[in-house]
Amino acid sequence: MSVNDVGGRRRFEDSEYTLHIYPGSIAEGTIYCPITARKTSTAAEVIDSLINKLQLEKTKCYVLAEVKEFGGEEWILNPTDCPVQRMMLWPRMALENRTSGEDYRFLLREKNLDGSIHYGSLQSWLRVTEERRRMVERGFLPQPQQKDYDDLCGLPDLNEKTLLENLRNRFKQEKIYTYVGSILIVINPFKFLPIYNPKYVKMYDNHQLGKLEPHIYAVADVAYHAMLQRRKNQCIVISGESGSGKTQSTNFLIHHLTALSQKGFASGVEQIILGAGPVLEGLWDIQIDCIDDGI
Ligand SMILES: Nc1ncnc2c1ncn2[C@@H]1O[C@H](COP(=O)(O)OP(=O)(O)OP(=O)(O)O)[C@@H](O)[C@H]1O
Repeated sequence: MSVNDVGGRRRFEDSEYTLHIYPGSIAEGTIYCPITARKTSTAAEVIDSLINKLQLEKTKCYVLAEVKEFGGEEWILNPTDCPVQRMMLWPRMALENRTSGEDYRFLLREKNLDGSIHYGSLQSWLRVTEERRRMVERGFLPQPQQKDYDDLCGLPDLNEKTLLENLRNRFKQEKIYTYVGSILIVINPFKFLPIYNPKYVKMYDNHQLGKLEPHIYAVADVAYHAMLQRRKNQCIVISGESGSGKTQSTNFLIHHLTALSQKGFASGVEQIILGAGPVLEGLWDIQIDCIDDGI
């Protein structure tokens, strides 16, 4: 087995998945609770996260039940069972489309003192759950909070809607940067954010891409260190419509690059390069005018 194989397998083991756990009557008002888990996370760990997230009574004993087809037989997971591994055995259709009739899901159940499972009335629970789902769809109840993904490649269900929702969700939390692999998406906040001070310069110095929250400094840092290691010029492409923040992003890149090369920072190279910006933009405008006039 090559070193790459080991690394690849470890990355796979470390990948995060979202489990949708339906607490039913245990947490009134919650249709399902998204829990982030790894392939090796046990049912006991998932339940711990659920207890914290839903603020459930810690004195009670809970179990996870896997159900295949709504109202079907429930399979109680042992504390050491790994829910993600079980979920991976579900048919693809069941993972992608919950209305397909193949309704595979995890339920949270309370365990009675005698070890038996407290089911409540399944029928009434089904009715309430369905009713809540309809209310959420119509906007009468808030959408359950979704985990946001700092790399769109990690979205479990990738389509235009989930992609935009993820970006919107992050933007609301003032997270304007999101990766798509090694590409960085920036959404112009049109206001100052305190994420460009020396603390951030230091934090992103020589870091591994993806380890920290996405940032323009991370891109500058990767390019800078790739240049030093490979001894080759590097190129960062910035594209976007007018007013999207290309000039600002360029300034932040130059700021970080000159900060990394301490020499450039101290000798005022940053100001010289930044000063050249308006001149180059002016030349570009003249060029556009000439093209428009057919000169
Ligand atoms: N990261 C940011 N943080 C805060 N404000 C920003 C950021 N990026 C852009 N802005 C705001 O958006 C405005 C427009 O950005 P900018 O001039 O960089 O756009 P541009 O893409 O270069 O536009 P053009 O293509 O027309 O030159 C800036 O003046 C600034 O107010």
